[in-house]
Amino acid sequence: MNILKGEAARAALTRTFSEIPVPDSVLDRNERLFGERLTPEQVVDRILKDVQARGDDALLDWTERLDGFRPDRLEVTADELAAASVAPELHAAIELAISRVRAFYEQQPAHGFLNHGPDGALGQLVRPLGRVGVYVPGGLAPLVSTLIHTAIPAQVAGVPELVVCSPVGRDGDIHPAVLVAARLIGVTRVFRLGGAQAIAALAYGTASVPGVDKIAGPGNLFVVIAKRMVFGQVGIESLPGPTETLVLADDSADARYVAADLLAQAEHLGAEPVLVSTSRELLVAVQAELNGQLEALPEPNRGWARDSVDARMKIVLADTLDEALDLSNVYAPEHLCLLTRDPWSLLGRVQRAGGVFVGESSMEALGDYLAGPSHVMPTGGTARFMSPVNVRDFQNIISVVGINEETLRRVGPAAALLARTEGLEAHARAIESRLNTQG
Ligand SMILES: NC(=O)c1ccc[n+]([C@@H]2O[C@H](COP(=O)([O-])OP(=O)(O)OC[C@H]3O[C@@H](n4cnc5c(N)ncnc54)[C@H](O)[C@@H]3O)[C@@H](O)[C@H]2O)c1
Ligand SMILES: N[C@H](CO)Cc1c[nH]c[nH+]1
Ligand SMILES: [Zn+2]
Repeated sequence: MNILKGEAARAALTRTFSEIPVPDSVLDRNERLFGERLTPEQVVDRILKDVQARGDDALLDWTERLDGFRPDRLEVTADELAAASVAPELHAAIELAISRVRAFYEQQPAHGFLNHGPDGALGQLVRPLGRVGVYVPGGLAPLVSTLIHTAIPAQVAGVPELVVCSPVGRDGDIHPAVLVAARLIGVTRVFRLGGAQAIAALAYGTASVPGVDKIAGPGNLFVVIAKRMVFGQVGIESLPGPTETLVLADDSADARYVAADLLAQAEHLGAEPVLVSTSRELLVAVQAELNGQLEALPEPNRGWARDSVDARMKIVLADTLDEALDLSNVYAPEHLCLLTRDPWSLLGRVQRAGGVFVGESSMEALGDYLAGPSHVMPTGGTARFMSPVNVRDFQNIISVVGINEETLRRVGPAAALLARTEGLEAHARAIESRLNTQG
């Protein structure tokens, strides 16, 4: 594989935000489905408009067309939720993940303040959102962990009502582990819906799916585009799309671990694995390891991972750790994995990333399940301006203004002057009306 250096590396890791790259395989599938090479934006636009116009009928039609399955009922019944079961060890693992994620978010400061001082009272009220939609990907893999990593921060924020959408998977229904997790979390409304049609249902509401105030959760290209398009009608937390991992390693790193961490994310659909190292020997060793570990993976995982490696993997040789960190900050990865001699010494220079995984025993795959922080993190370079899912995503802030009379007399004239400067006479008079009547 081509090793990038210097300006070529910087150019390869610099992302443009004007368009989301569309793999040929997506256009090929669209040609088969629609008879023309529609872009994902065109497909999503059709789906959103159709769901808005025809509600549940459109949801069923699109689910049949895209997922090859027409559910008898979109909503999972209370009896089905209650009956869902998994093996005891898996049940315990789901409970462990829920409790560790909950314990992490209970530490996040997320309260308001109301300060009664010389000016009167000024502050912020913090209120939970009313109804939140949680998208749980399920096209290739039933991401039970994603339900936990999205719903728990919302619950800690105090959101009273969660509505979950997830596509039926390869086994013909939502995976029982997803239903068990929903039950343990206390989610009562789960819908067999994926992709843009799920986002449309949550944004606009239909006869069976309640519209929500905000939609959170990751997904493939279609989910990301749909969330972008419905923003404004509803809130969205961020744009977590196809996953990416940048492993930053020096000559002390173990090539087996580096390869394993890159492949762990490469097996997600559309993933982008990136390796930046100061050691050419390590780069060469990792490539050999990658090939060996890829061959040892079972199908279909080998095929998914090979697609990501062949189509999108980038390998970069940096002169120094400073240059490596600089390139990582330019790329703004969803996951930054530090596999260096003294990884903690690099943390202070990390500027842009969804999450940082420090050292050999903090592999990103562990973070996907139960380290604590949500694995729902910004991708595609949006870590420049967005954050991982967290409690604040599920709260509103309301400003409180309770200025007292004495302060009004002191600051009111300046406010009236600013109003007149803006040409807003009624504003100025509203302020002065109180100044003139107060003794
Ligand atoms: N960034 C994060 O925090 C994070 C976390 C978990 C998962 N992910 C990402 O989520 C993604 C999950 O993708 P997935 O596909 O397995 O599941 P998904 O649930 O996101 O998407 C499946 C849906 O896509 C729709 N779809 C598929 N092909 C289509 C087409 N040609 N036209 C219109 N709609 C189409 C279908 O309706 C299907 O139900 C992966 O890329 C993974 O990396 C990201
Ligand atoms: N790595 C994915 C994106 O952060 C999340 C995930 C869920 N399950 C396994 N992995
Ligand atoms: Zn993962």
